[in-house]
Amino acid sequence: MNEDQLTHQPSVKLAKHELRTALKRKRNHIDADQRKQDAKQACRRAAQLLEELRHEQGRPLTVCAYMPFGPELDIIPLMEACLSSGDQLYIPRTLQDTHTLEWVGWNMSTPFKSGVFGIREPADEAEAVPIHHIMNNTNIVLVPGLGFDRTGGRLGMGAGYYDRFLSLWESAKPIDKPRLLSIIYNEQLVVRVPVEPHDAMIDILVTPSQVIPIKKAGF
Ligand SMILES: Nc1nc2c(c(=O)[nH]1)N(C=O)[C@@H](CNc1ccc(C(=O)N[C@@H](CCC(=O)O)C(=O)O)cc1)CN2
Ligand SMILES: Nc1ncnc2c1ncn2[C@@H]1O[C@H](COP(=O)(O)OP(=O)(O)OP(=O)(O)O)[C@@H](O)[C@H]1O
Repeated sequence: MNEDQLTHQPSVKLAKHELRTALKRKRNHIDADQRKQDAKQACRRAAQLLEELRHEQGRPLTVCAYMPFGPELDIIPLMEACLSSGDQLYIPRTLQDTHTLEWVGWNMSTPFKSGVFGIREPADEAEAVPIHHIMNNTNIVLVPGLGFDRTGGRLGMGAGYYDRFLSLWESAKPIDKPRLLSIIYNEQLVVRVPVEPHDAMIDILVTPSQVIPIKKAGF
């Protein structure tokens, strides 16, 4: 986006753009040792939480995950722990024509290609599952993003892929909706993220130091 385009954006778009830039910079500044330690601790916390949910449900979980890229917190140890517990995992393939995500089963032998920004995505020969299967079976969506707040507000990469995907459940009953979980560095937790009506709100944040269940109005 150039400056001229920016001046024509409503203020919330501008606020999002500015916060994205600041948060990318902040995340890039976390040093390598800290990243490793943070990922280990956050994954351990998230694995405990998922174990509780598995126990509650009495069977393994179905989880929509993603392949972390660049400076994102490394959630692979969590995904591996899920596999070991018998969960079904899916990862997204980005369809740029339609700005949508499709979902492919993930295990240690899933073939990869390099997608946008070099994100590891399932290779084209790995078949996507029908979206209604994802909608009917998913218990947990691990949602990536740049910034989050304690009301569940989330700032993503700005292409709307996850908002579009998560809006598929909009008319579902609360009981049929998956829990939205984001696993993040402490540095990604901010006082307020600017939100628009289409933004999906996160249910639980996990940082290296805490699990933050979001209290929602009406619950
Ligand atoms: N690890 C991880 N995987 C992820 C996401 C993420 O945030 N993290 N995504 C979270 O959403 C999706 C991919 N996110 C994207 C975000 C922006 C653009 C985008 O701006 N695309 C431009 C072209 C950009 C380029 O080629 O440089 C476009 O579509 O016009 C594409 C994908 C799916 N997978
Ligand atoms: N449910 C939806 N249906 C159609 N368009 C949508 C939907 N959700 C978001 N969009 C569009 O996607 C664009 C990017 O939205 P936004 O800036 O909120 O992205 P983001 O949440 O940061 O990105 P992402 O969800 O990919 O991580 C906006 O132009 C928005 O109108």
